[in-house]
Amino acid sequence: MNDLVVGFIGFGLIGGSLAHALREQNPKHTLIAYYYNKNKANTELSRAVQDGVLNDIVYDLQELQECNMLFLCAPVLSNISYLSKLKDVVKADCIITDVGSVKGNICREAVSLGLGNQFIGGHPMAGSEKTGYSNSYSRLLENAYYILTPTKETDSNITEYLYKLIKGLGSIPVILEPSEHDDITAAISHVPHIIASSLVGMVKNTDHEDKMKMLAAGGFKDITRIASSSPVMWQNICLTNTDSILHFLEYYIDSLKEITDSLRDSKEETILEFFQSAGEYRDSIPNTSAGLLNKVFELYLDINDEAGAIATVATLLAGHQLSIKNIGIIHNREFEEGVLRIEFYQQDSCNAAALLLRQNHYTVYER
Ligand SMILES: NC(=O)C1=CN([C@@H]2O[C@H](COP(=O)(O)OP(=O)(O)OC[C@H]3O[C@@H](n4cnc5c(N)ncnc54)[C@H](O)[C@@H]3O)[C@@H](O)[C@H]2O)C=CC1
Ligand SMILES: O=C(O)C(=O)Cc1ccc(O)cc1
Repeated sequence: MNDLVVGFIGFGLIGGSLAHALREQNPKHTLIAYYYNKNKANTELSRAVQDGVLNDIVYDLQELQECNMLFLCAPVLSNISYLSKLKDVVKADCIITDVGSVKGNICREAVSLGLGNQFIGGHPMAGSEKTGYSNSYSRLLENAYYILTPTKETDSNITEYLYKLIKGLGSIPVILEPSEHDDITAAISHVPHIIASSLVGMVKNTDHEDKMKMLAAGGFKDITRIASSSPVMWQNICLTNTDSILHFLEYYIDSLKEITDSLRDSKEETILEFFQSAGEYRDSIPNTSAGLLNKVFELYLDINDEAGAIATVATLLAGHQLSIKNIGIIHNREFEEGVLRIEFYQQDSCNAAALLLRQNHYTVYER
């Protein structure tokens, strides 16, 4: 990709991760972040400049006029509101895109403002419950689906260009209609977030002696991890994808009523079938996004938080001629405390490494 001038409005977990990835792709890109409060120092943005990820921070939208590309990476409602402010600022050939979790409203707004030809919706299906630049890293986007939603008017060259750029950053671009995107994400992301938060609420409001909190571990923490996400971000998602969310939430409430009736009537077979069919479907979900297109041979490993721990593992594997393609600590929902992720070139090496590491008393997770 050519050297680009790229602007960011909103520079937290996702904006920061994109900037890291773009910076790694081409050190000559000029990356600028806009900050909306001139009177308040933003230590996170200053750190991004010190890290060499950002070239500059600007406090006036007018200073984004030289951008070839703009990423809107604030909460969804804020992203939408920036479009009208940018209309008279950006060049006619500046690509405007966003990373928000809802696509219908922002695509409609771009078209109604006359920006439809230069706007394309975007949504990296990667992230975590953490927020802010300090938690961002380039590999957050790696092997993750990155949905693109062109408007009816988006220039096809722009769609093609962004598709290639996203692919170059290690994500897997997928093109969807905005409404299809919003239905899918309501079912697999937005409603599950509401459910996670309501589960936490159930325990919070009934745990009068804090015993539930003390004993809550394992399953409860897994299923509710996402309830720790940014409240503003989720408020914005609920206020913009309301119809799709209501549709799936009502379906879900009906299914809860059905299982409630089955319990009340002690319907043994129905209860068994409820768990069996969910388990079978859950097990059929691909483990990694990359599984479909570009298979990843990886395993995850608990290691002690001490100097030399990674080197010890690498030496053990090298001693058995097992070549590592990639190695590094990751932090995400599934492994809250962080684990070592090791990627291999082939499935055979990955299997052999898992066996070897287990023989050496490491806890290995394969996904
Ligand atoms: N967190 C996640 O896992 C994912 C989030 N998204 C979407 O990405 C967007 C950003 O989310 P995160 O990076 O996770 O949140 P974040 O909280 O880490 O970052 C948001 C940034 O936007 C800034 N901001 C807030 N209001 C603003 C305004 N009015 N003007 C300018 N900047 C403003 C904040 O200061 C912060 O730096 C959201 O639209 C969200 O729906 C998309 C995929 C995954
Ligand atoms: O909800 C999820 O599944 C996540 O793990 C993180 C996430 C949050 C919001 C998004 O729009 C996309 C991904």
